[in-house]
Amino acid sequence: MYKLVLVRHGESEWNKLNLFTGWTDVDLSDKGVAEATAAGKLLKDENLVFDVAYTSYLKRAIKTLHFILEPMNLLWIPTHKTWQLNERHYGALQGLSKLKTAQKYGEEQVMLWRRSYDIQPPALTKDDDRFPRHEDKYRDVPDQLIPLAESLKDTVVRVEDYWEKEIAPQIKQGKHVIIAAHGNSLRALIKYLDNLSNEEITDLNIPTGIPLVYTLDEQLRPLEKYYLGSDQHIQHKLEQVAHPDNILE
Ligand SMILES: O=C(O)[C@H](O)COP(=O)(O)O
Repeated sequence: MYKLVLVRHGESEWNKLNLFTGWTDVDLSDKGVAEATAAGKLLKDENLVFDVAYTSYLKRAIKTLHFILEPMNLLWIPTHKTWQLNERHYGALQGLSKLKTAQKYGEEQVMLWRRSYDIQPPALTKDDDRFPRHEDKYRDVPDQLIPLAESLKDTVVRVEDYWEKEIAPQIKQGKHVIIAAHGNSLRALIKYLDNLSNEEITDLNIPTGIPLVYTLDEQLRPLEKYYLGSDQHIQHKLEQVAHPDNILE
């Protein structure tokens, strides 16, 4: 049996402003830093330890990992960063207000863009400043893999590929793994791990900064999974992700 921990980054500046983010490299908010630090303390209290960590190329996930590992005294462990764990690319929606987009196109359309399995949001054009090819950090990613927009289905392809080639072999060698990533790159991974249908995954939301602990069998099939923390707190945070415009804190 193996343990695996997944964590969505803490609240970002754009989560706070309720903007579509995707591959935009925004920072954590102060609350996001506090969430990540609290997650690290919770993991420490559970006596969980890690040998290796994985995260994306985006600073909100990288910093979340850092703030988790710090109270655990584990900043030294090998950390692998990959664009393949980046958030789903939100195309031309990136930078727009979720609320205003819903007012303009209707809530139903926005829910399709946010949660349907295979519908892509409106795509960028290649001359758009938001096209990742313009950023130095993606210089090693082949042209055909650089997205103009992604559905969750597209995100599953790159996340699954990285899981199979890089992460799963480490777990099978007995390494304790933590992955700090994003709402939709983790939904992609969970769809794959839990073998969820295209319909089942539409209802799955992931709260910011709450560790999700998996127990996996020898074939890396899930035996158990649970969030660390109080049920009430987790429920509140899940509501917040599902309906970002309705929550007043
Ligand atoms: O990229 C984003 O805007 C968020 O990180 C995830 O957003 P969603 O919950 O609207 O898919």
